[in-house]
Amino acid sequence: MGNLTATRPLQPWTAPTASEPVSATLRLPGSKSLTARALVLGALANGPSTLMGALRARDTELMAGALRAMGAHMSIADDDRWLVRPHPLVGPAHVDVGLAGTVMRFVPPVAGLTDGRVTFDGDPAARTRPLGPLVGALRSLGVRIDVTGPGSLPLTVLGTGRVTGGEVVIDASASSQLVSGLLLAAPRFDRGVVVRHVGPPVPSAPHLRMTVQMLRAAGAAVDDGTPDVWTVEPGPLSGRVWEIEPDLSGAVPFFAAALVTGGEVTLRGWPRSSAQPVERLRSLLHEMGGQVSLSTAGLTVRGTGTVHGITADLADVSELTPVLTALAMLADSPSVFTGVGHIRGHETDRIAALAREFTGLGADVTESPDGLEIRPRPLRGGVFRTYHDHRMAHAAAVTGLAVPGVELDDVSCTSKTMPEFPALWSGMVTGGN
Ligand SMILES: O=C(O)C1=C[C@@H](OP(=O)(O)O)[C@@H](O)[C@H](O)C1
Ligand SMILES: C=C(OP(=O)(O)O)C(=O)O
Repeated sequence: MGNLTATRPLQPWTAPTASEPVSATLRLPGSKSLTARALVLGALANGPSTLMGALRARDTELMAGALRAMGAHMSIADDDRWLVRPHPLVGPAHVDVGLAGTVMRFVPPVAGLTDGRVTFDGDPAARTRPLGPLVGALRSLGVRIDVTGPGSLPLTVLGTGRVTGGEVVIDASASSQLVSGLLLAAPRFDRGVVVRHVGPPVPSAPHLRMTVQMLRAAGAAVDDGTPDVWTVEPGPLSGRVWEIEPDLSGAVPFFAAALVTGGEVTLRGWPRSSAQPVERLRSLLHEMGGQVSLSTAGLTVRGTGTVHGITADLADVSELTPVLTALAMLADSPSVFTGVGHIRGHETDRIAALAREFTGLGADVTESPDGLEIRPRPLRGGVFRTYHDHRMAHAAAVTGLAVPGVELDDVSCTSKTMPEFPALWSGMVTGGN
């Protein structure tokens, strides 16, 4: 179960080392991104929705808690089935965003539609994550927001029950979620929205496509035919059944284990056609020495035990950077990753944190403004700090497969998206799965 508090005790963990190739067939929890969007769209719809295979973890529990605080009815029928019954949105309410980018960027636009005050705050690290462009955009769409601190959090949305909407210009180069948040609530704005991005490229294009795809599935009229411009018409959203796919980013450390150990990992329950960037992952893992195949058994990755270095622009799959960095550390040639300057604003400054922690294990790695350069050499065990970042923990776990004595200062941060990570991982490495 997701741990909802920011002050959970640190849980030190020694990453298990693989003595033989891993061989596992796993069923992993649902996608954080699909679950978050389905919850928001469900709360804004004109009828009930059911989420099948929803992710139950800290980020999605915080999302459900936020929407519930504003009046939506959310219940968990069983582990796999969440029910959402929309209800008029009301304040006053308080939203704890935790460290969830989805909650801090998707919920303030919804709060604009409530009749009342909605206050927002989160973990200390959330206060430094980029939110200002969303605050500016919402204000220009007619939402009153008070920002009380030096950053964008804590903030208060003074909802009036309606949002005018219309045209807005935003610099969303810090996070695609700034755009997704505006689009998800926009069918309920009086005039819908036209969002125009101006600035350096918006990262994470597949997540924007997911937003558009899910809005359309809920009945919204969306035009994304012009680069960097998204139009959402005002109109009703329908309740529906959402089938949530397993989380691709959460699956990547497990796939990486197949590459590092020369083993084979199959994830069950993979759809034939995915809303997540499977093809991009397939080509990255293929270049690094793995084989990816999709069959009725699921999505399978096979490795040879030899990992190759790569040069890649990871802007569209930036949340994979930590695990790909761990793979690059164990490769037979150097790697250069670019295009991910914005991950300095993820759960932690991931570029700096990866460079610092891998250097501590003896790595030869340099930071660039928008990425990392890795020249593999033998690593040693040691303490690896995770900075409350689940994907730092994943990177350390992958490294530990080949390097004995990688000691994470805290593995509880994996509860953000996969509370069962330590157990699943240990089971895979020791052959229990
Ligand atoms: O919309 C989403 O669900 C997400 C978008 C991406 O954010 P950024 O564009 O900030 O990288 C991704 O990294 C994050 O994990 C999830
Ligand atoms: C960047 C991530 O999360 P968030 O949704 O909090 O931005 C992530 O999960 O890698």
